[in-house]
Amino acid sequence: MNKNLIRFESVAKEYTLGEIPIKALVDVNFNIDEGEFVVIVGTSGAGKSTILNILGGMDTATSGKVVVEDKDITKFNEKELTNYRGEKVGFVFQFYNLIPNLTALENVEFSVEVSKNHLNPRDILERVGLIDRINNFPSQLSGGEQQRVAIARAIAKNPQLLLCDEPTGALDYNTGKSVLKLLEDINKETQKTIVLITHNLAIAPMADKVIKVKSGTIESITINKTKKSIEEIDW
Ligand SMILES: Nc1ncnc2c1ncn2[C@@H]1O[C@H](COP(=O)(O)OP(=O)(O)OP(=O)(O)O)[C@@H](O)[C@H]1O
Repeated sequence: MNKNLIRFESVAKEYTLGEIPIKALVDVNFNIDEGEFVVIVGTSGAGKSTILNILGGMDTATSGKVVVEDKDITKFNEKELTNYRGEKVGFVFQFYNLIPNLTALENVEFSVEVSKNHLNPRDILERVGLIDRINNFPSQLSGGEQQRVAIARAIAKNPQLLLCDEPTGALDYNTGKSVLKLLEDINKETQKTIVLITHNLAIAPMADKVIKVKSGTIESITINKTKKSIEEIDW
């Protein structure tokens, strides 16, 4: 059995918009083991990004515990949170968020500057199939290529945890599938824990664990005993 990496215990998140409180998360509980590929699904506004942002140390829970490697990150001070975000977590966003005036290689090099255990940026860009494009700027790359740079940037830090928020949301069907294949391969090769948000339930069979979120609560948690490769899934 794999070791537990993440525990959400009775996590709630409330935002206030003016006078009006918005309960984004209510009593959210789940576990994620080391090396798991986890898909979080749910409709728009269900609370998926809120979960990911809290897990990534970019937002804080209103109450409850968020335990990562036996440490409750809700108790972290600013410095501990900065270290956590810098060392332990890699982020991949829907719109890539590359720095436009840096080349692909420079984007990856820039992100590893703050991390101690980082991997060689050039090797990682080669791994994601972009060795011929390392001196190109983001504007010279297709959406799929930019997302590969963003994935390279996230994994070059050698984080324990890779968090992906709708990574294929801006890509066409085949390009999106190839990005999911890359994430699947990285999970297999490096045993890195991956948590991926989507509203596309069709990709759920590629996950070890599927967490369904609805109106700020967990609707269900399913473990796929036999998962499918993204190549076997169509939608
Ligand atoms: N900073 C904020 N201030 C106020 N309300 C917020 C804030 N962030 C999120 N919310 C609210 O919290 C709820 C959950 O939002 P969240 O972004 O987590 O949903 P989601 O499932 O990721 O949706 P989507 O698929 O559209 O990105 C929504 O009602 C949203 O409007």
